[in-house]
Formats: sequence, structure tokens, C-alpha cells
Amino acid sequence: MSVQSAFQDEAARIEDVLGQIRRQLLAIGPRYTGDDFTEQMLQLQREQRQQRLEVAEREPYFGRIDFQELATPQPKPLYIGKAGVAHESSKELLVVDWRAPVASLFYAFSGGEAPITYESPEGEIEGTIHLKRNLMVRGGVLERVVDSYIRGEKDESVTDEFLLYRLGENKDNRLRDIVSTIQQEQDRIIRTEKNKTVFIQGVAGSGKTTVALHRLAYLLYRYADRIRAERMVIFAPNRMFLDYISGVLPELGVGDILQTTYNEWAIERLQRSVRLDDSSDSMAYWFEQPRTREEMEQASGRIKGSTAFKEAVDRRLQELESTLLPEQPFEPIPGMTLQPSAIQDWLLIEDSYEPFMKRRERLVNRIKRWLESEWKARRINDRPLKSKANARLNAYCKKIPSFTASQLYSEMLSGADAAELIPAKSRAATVKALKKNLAEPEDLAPLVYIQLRLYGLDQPVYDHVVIDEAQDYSPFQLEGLRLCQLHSSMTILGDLQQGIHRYAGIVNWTELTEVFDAQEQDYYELDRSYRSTMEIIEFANRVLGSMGDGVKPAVPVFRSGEEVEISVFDQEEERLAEAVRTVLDWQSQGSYRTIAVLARTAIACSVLAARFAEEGVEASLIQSKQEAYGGGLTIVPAYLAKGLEFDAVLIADADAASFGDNDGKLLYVACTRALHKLKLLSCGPLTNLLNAELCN
Ligand SMILES: Nc1ncnc2c1ncn2[C@@H]1O[C@H](COP(=O)(O)OP(=O)(O)OP(=O)(O)O)[C@@H](O)[C@H]1O
Repeated sequence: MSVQSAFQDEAARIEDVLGQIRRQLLAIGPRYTGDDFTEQMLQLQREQRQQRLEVAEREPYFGRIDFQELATPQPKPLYIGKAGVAHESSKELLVVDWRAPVASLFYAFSGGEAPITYESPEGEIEGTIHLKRNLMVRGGVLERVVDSYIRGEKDESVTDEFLLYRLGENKDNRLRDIVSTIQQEQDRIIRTEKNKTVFIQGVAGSGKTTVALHRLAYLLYRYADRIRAERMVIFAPNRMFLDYISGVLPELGVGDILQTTYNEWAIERLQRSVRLDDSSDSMAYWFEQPRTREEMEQASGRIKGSTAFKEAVDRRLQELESTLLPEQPFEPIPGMTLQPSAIQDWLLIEDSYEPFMKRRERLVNRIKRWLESEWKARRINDRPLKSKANARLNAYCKKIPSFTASQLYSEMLSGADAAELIPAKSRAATVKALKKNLAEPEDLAPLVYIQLRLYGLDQPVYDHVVIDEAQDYSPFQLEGLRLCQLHSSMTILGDLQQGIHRYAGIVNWTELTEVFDAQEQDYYELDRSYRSTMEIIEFANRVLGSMGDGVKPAVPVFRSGEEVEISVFDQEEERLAEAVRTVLDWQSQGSYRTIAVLARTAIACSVLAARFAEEGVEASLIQSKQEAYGGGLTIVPAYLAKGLEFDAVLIADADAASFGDNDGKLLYVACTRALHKLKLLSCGPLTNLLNAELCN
């Protein structure tokens, strides 16, 4: 078939399918607003169907795969889209949802005539692929048809022209879905079964965040009868990042998933009994002044987040367990005695997995009931006697220890176990702050863990947990999150090479993988970077390489762009003028939708922002508590840009004074934010991280 007639056939089919979708949308009818519960449920289902059809109306499908099952006479075309659509009368599938088992063929197929299989609910299905086709539909009109495989005609591995086209586009202020171009290695992760903890170590721009969001959409589809969006949670580093990723899930037809930061979530779990100490901005402490590697690795946050510290907390909780059983008998009036052995019997038949304070509460109630039954059995009605006995009861129950999380943590910090791990000064400061209900971020993991062990979870357990930028998490944080699930079902993603928060995070993944049972986890590595051009990736790889051995370079996709530029100036004034000139030049070209000027510190960013304002150039200056990211021209400290991406990036202070020898990861993060264009400026000598070779 000629290319032209293939295009015409596909265009005609698109029209047919769009007609179907529009008719089905019209048939949904008016919204029900009454009080009938059944009708309300039906209305909810209609709304969900309407949302799916609206998604399909924007772009009915993006791919076609012709698959011939073994023992069938003909290949069957399958059209893959964001939402499945069936014919209104025949119920034949016009569009297959990208998450359906058969759609995995579209992503897993990489050329060749060999048989291929997919896992259907009925078991493994084997067959052969006859055609793999990408279709681009915009505003209901078919714009492009690209065949990446035709059986018998081409026998080369699939070259993804479509992917390169998508990657070459400019970005706005939101991350977007990638359903039409999910790569084989990403698809494998997305479709991993539910009851696993999936670790993803991926280089910058390898699609970790995107993959995790698609995995949520996949899980909700695949396990629709078992899991619910309201029982899923995504942890991201800050509010601005959450704003940046907020468009992906709705576009995939997913709503209601809690998206939060660890600190906010932890404060909620502690029922707001503590607040974060605003006066100590830990980011400013670690990033506004040069800090040594030793300072970072010996920081109290690393100790408080460690498994050793968690074990010390466990020992204290274990001790507490043993105090639940009173040593003395309870004698409310002479001759009426409850022996510890009887209390022990009650405790033995109880569920010992219940949190301590719940068991304590139950025990106190049990003792009260025992007293009531004794009164009845002995027919005692003497009021003064009873009130005396009640006073004894209260005194007796008070002796059974009772703690808030904050009290137990403070008590523990004052004990010998903690003294072995944490310096006295730091412990004293924490105890003092806790008296005023103030905590540092590093105290939240122990506090939440103690809270959960003492009181249990104050909400339904989570069906799935996603942790982005997990290299900045501690084992202790994960231990707490594990207590919020029945089975560990988590997606934990990050990049050690971007581990700039070493004062709180991990140095290697085993620190986190050890938290989970080896059988219950999968570990994946993503090496291909999709964000940046080859030139930018190769440049960033050399920055990483300057840090010595053990680094894993990112593998670029074959997308070539402009060379990375470096300009060195003697005078500060010249550097600032060049920064403004560069941005104005980029803006006048009109080829970039998002531009970022990055600098090492917030102070350096303020200087730049003032200069841009003087020159009348509108820019938004990002600060650490920023809630939203608006796109356009942004000035942002490198450490706050992690996770974000921009069409063009100017690193305004790549000099030795700003980026010291320990700042390789930070500079790597900064460089890898750029999609198409990267330029670096320095006043005085360039940072050593950009070695002589780069300056040529
Ligand atoms: N298969 C793909 N098809 C098209 N674009 C992709 C694909 N995978 C990733 N991308 C794009 O690459 C960019 C980087 O993705 P993402 O932010 O998810 O990566 P990341 O690994 O989380 O990056 P970082 O660690 O640097 O924050 C995004 O623009 C995303 O749309």
C-alpha cells in the first residue's frame, strides 16, 4: 500500500471514530442533581465515562499495531489511545486503552519477525507483528503517519522518528504525559505488578518522574477493583515541583491522588502537635555557604535518619512494651484484688500488633470493667467506698506509662542509647525546641515513626506510595511509610548522581533497599536521557566525570543541537551585562518558551533579579517556599531547580568562587535542566569542575 493511500485510509478512520466519540458524548445526557444515592453513583460513572471520551476526542489514538495471534488467519489492527473506546452498538473495540495488556505489544516490540507474547488475563498470548505505526492527530485532524515497522518490507530495528520529534518540541510550565512514546525500558517499570517495591535509579532526564506518574495510572486501571486513587500518595520535594507535575495525572484520566511533601505529610500525621522551626532554613544553611563533604556526611540529619538510630528507637519502644503489664496488684478496697497475672492473661489474648497506646487504652477500660463487675458480684453500692476506689483506680492506671510521640522522643534523646549516636549539643537543642512544639525536618521521621508505633495510623492504609527524589530520603523515613501500608507497594525513584542533599539523604541505594524484604522488591536502572540534546548530555557527563570514579554517564538519545557555550569575564559588571544580553537574545529569537537563569545561591539570584529588573526584563525569582511555577523567564538557585526543566538554561556563575570542588553534583543538576540550549558564564576563573578540555 502506498504511503499516500495509507494516510487517506487512516484519515477516514479517524473521522469515523471521532463521529462515534461525539455521538457517545451527546448521548450521555444531562447531569443528575437529585438526592437518590443510586442515581448519584450512576452519575459518577457517567462523569468518568464523559472524561474518558473527552480525552479521546482530543486525540483518539496515537498508535496502531497489527497483531496476528497464533492459529488465526489474519493480523488484526489494534489502535492504541489514552482511553479505550468501544463501538456504540457492536461494542467492538475501536481504541484500546494504552494500559490494556495487549497494548504492551506496542511498547515492547522492537522489530524483527520473531514471535512475540503478551500476558492476557487468560494467560500468555503469542503471535507476530505485521505493522507498527505512529499517528499524530491534532485538533481532530490526522497530521502525520509514520510506519516504524512493516513485516517483510523492512527488517531493521525500529528507529523512533516520532520520539525525536516529540523531544525536539519546546516545553511549557508543566510536565506532560508520554503515552505515545513510552520506551520499552520505561514500559517494563510502569507495568510491574502492584505488590512490589520498585526502586528506579535513573540518570537526569531519564523520565523517572514521568514513569512513576504513568505507573499510578496503570495500577489504577489494572487493579481497578482493589485499589483506589484516594488511597495513593505522591511525595515530591516541594510545592513548586508538585505544581509542575500537576498536569500529567488529569491528562491520563486520574484524579484524587494525594500529592504532598514529606514534611507536610509528617506534620499532619503528628496531628499538628509540632511545627517546623521557621527560623532555621536548612536549605539556606547547606547551600548559601560552601560546606565540606565531611560536614554533610556527619550531619545530625544523617544520624537521625539512619537505621542505627531507628534501632535505638525500636529498643526504647520494646522497653515500653514490657511496662504495659503493671508490677503491683490492684486493690481498690481491702480484700478485692486484681493480680498482675490476670492482667497478663488479658494481654496475651489481645492482638499484640496493635499500637501501644491503643492497647493501653483497652487495658485501662478492661480494668474499669473488672471493677464494675466486682461491685455487681459483691452487691456493693456504698458511694463513698466506690469513689475512694475510683481514686485508687485512677492512680493505678496513671502508673501505666502514657506518652505523646514528642514526649517519648525527648525522653529518648536524653537517654544513653541516643547519647552514643548524637552529640549532646544537638540533642539538647532538639529537646529544648520540642518543649515549644518546634521541630527540625530531621526530627520528623523519628517522630512520625514513634507516633505510628504508639497510636497507629489515623487514616486508611495506602494502596500505593510514590517517592520522587528518593536519594534525599533516609531509611528512617521509609520505615515510617512502610507502617502506613499492609503490603509494601511503592515506587521509589531518584538519582544518586543528583544527591545534593547529602546531609539528609543516602549515599547508596542499599541504605533504602535494606528496609524491604529482598523478595518484595525490584530494582531498575534507567541510563538513557530523553530531556537534553546530545551536546548538553555529553557536557554534563564530563562535569560528573570530573568528580572521579564511580559515576555512570547518561546515554543521550540521538538528538543533536547547538554546542554548549562558555564565556569568561574579568569584571562582574561584564558578566551581569552578558546575562541580560543572552536572555534578550534568546527571547528575540522566539524559539524558547521557557528560559531559566540559574545561580549557585539565593543571594546570587537576587543580584541577577535586580539587574534584570533595572533593564526592564520581566522575570520571576524563585524562592525556597515558592508554591507555583509559572514558566516564562525564571531566575532560580540551582538547588531549587532540581526536577524542573527549561528549553534554555543560562548558568550565570560557573566560576571557581561559586562552584567549589565539592559542587559537582549541583553543577550536574544545573546543566541537566536544559532541553535545547545551555550557556555558562563566569567572572574570574571557571570552576575546576569544568576542566581545561571544556574551555577549548
Ligand atoms: N519516552 C519518552 N518520550 C518522550 N519524552 C520523554 C520520554 N521519557 C522522558 N521524556 C521526557 O524527558 C523529560 C524528563 O523527564 P522526567 O522529568 O520525568 O525525568 P527525570 O528522570 O525525573 O529527571 P530528573 O531526575 O532530571 O528530574 C521530560 O520532558 C519528559 O517528558
